[in-house]
Amino acid sequence: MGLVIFLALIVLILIIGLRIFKAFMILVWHPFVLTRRLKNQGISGPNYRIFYGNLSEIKKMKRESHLSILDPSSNDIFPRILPHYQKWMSQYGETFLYWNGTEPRICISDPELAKTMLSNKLGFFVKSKARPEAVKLVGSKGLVFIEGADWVRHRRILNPAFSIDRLKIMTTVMVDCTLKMLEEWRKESTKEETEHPKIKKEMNEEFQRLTADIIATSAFGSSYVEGIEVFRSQMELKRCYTTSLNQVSIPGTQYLPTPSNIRVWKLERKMDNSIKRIISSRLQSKSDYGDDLLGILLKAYNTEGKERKMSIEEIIHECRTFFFGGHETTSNLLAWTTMLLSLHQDWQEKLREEIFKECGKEKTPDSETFSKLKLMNMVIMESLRLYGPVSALAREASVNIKLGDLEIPKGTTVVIPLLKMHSDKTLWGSDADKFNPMRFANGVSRAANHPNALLAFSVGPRACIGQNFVMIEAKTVLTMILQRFRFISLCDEYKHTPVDNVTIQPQYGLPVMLQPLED
Ligand code: HEM
Repeated sequence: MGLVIFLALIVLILIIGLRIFKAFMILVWHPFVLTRRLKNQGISGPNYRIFYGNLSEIKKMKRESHLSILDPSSNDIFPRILPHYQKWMSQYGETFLYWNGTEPRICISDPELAKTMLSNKLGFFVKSKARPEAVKLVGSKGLVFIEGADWVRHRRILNPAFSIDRLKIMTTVMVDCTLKMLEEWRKESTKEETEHPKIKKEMNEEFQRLTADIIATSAFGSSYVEGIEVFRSQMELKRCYTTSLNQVSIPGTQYLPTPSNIRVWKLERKMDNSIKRIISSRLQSKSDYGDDLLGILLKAYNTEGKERKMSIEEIIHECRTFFFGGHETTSNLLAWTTMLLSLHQDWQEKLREEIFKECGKEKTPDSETFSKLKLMNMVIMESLRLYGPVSALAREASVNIKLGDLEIPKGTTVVIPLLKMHSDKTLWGSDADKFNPMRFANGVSRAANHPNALLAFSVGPRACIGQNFVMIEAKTVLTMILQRFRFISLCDEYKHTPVDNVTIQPQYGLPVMLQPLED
């Protein structure tokens, strides 16, 4: 008996000793060795603090920067959104090392290195670890987070959902949904009994709702109302994610029944139950499932006796991905473009002239007109450059690897701050902080000193699958609005406070004054 207790004690001591050793390696030794290795290559950064890394400083800097209100004519949003990057770049140079908890991150802003990393097809740079709350939002088995053969399989199945023919059909949905919104605006403006009625609209909310309606209808054959539970749960999950952002993520704690985890689990269940209802209504209503995104996913599940190409869980996660990705980003692109056109009336007029020339005052845009709307294309590109919804891209080195002259140690995350690259004067010229769509007159690749200086949709195999959809959606919606309404100005209460809540959005909304155009 005594021997058994003795042996059990030895085992216990060994286990505890191993745990302590492992914790020491992760918390102390690994950061020490990695910092020294990178210092030898000339890369330094803020000091590592045990366990927290630089998270406390990041939190403090962000809290302070979120109190600031920018001049509406200022497009210099990088210091407000990524204040820590701005500070460390000025102290340590454009390439520097910092610590997201115990996770090392190297920040690079060189477009050539960014392109090399993002174009790697050999799996040497994988999607970096995301917080559990972010993974839940779009699903660990959806396109955004999967890797390797799973990613190839999913992307092959999903690509046809964004083919030219599908996009043409989706355009009619975009037109119908936009008409619904404009009809409401028109009714509201006719209530004003003045000769030149004006209406005030919170454009951020309008576009959130419109883009949600468009993706729910065009990809899932449902509507904003049917998808509303999914959208609401995702908005709540997004809030959980943003509040967790500057906290240390301890592996395994996402399984503990803490109040915040219980909340996340509930929201996840609610979101999936709504998705399941949309799926089963499709299974009952159409024998061939249809050709939209949901139909394509269901065909990959029901392969009539052959091996399934997708499991039900994967389908649900793809639905989460497209419900979220399909509207969150586009609504912000539309909101920022509206802000820019409200401030730059000359460009608003130029776009309206182009629209009247190519589509007249009422004709709805189609695939032929889109290519003729050159100025519109330039304005959208400039909006993506200055206020692109994604603030940074990140990849983790899965092996020790060379990137240009840098030796990136395995397990290190490389971050590309898009906001910095998109406003860099050495790339875009001395007017980099100005709204100047003319810079795109000769195409995107000639707009700056480097062909890949604009990375709003990323490049390489993991580039945005929805980019053609977005461009068509933005052109359709803006064309239809500008045919019927004028953005007179931003409302006085507008505060220019871009903030990164998963995507870059106006912290306090975007109230705009509009006026219907006279016939
Ligand atoms: C203005 C709008 C949008 C912008 C700026 C944007 C930007 C991006 C970027 C930068 C990536 C790459 C992320 C990374 O490499 O880490 C990405 C990926 C992705 N986007 Fe978009 N996006 C937009 C709209 C959309 C829409 C409308 C959809 C769906 C209909 C969509 C679906 C996706 C998906 C599924 C991925 C993952 C692709 C993969 O890993 O294979 N996005 N997007």
